[in-house]
Amino acid sequence: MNILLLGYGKMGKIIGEIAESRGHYIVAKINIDNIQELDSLIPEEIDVAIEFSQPDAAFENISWAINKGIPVVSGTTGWLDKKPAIAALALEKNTAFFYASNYSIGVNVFFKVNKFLASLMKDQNDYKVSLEEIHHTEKKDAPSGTAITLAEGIIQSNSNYTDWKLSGELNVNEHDVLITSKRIDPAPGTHIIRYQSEIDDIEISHTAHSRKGFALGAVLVAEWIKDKKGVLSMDDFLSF
Ligand SMILES: NC(=O)C1=CN([C@@H]2O[C@H](COP(=O)(O)OP(=O)(O)OC[C@H]3O[C@@H](n4cnc5c(N)ncnc54)[C@H](O)[C@@H]3O)[C@@H](O)[C@H]2O)C=CC1
Ligand SMILES: O=C(O)C1=N[C@H](C(=O)O)C[C@H](O)C1
Repeated sequence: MNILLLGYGKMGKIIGEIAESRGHYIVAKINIDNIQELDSLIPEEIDVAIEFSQPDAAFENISWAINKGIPVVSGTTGWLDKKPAIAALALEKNTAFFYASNYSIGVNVFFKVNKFLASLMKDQNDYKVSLEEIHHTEKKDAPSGTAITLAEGIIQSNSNYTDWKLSGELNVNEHDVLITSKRIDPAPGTHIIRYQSEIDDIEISHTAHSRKGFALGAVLVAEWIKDKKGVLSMDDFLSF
């Protein structure tokens, strides 16, 4: 498969290595300083673009690829207010757009466990939920995209919660899921959910030991999406 890497930082580099080790060819490795290389690419020769850049670049990168009819697998966080426009564009251009805030299989199992626990806690009114995420100091966005997905999972599964807020924000109320973001090197990504009461605490966590799980997941999705169309997510890809 011919893969275009849109964003060639920490994630782009590992994705490139894993893709090559699985027999794929990297057509180009695009960063902010060589973005003009896009003009010389032949879209028909690209099977899929994998986009891990940064919040302020994602929309433009993804739009470029979708406008050329190239399927996109995107993992960039912190730009999702513009995702509906990308979804509409993918449908208009009859190509595929896949987004996940986290491509690690372990985190996607954790997403399910989080929703199950949230539904169990619906009538346990003595407990208060909170969420903590820990990442390396180069991370540009807070809270992490994964923490937002976890908070949304709690809100969907437990009607006591209606919104999420970053701790320290004003106007926090009892129906908010509070998220604390910590930046500590070299943390690749840790997420902790706590239900705390006067009597005891319940805690579940996921700790990534490296970026390998995120990168492998993105390559597996790229292999899967090749001949698909439409707006897709991990719920379509995973069988659980
Ligand atoms: N969904 C997931 O599973 C995961 C998502 N991420 C997200 O992926 C994104 C990238 O993460 P890292 O690789 O760690 O960041 P990074 O900062 O190491 O790399 C980002 C790269 O994007 C490049 N870039 C900036 N502007 C660009 C533009 N206009 N066009 C193309 N490239 C451009 C930069 O030059 C940089 O090399 C972040 O938003 C992060 O939160 C990270 C890990 C897993
Ligand atoms: O920036 C990162 O590093 C990560 N970003 C994603 C997020 O914001 O959830 C996924 C992972 O936790 C690593």
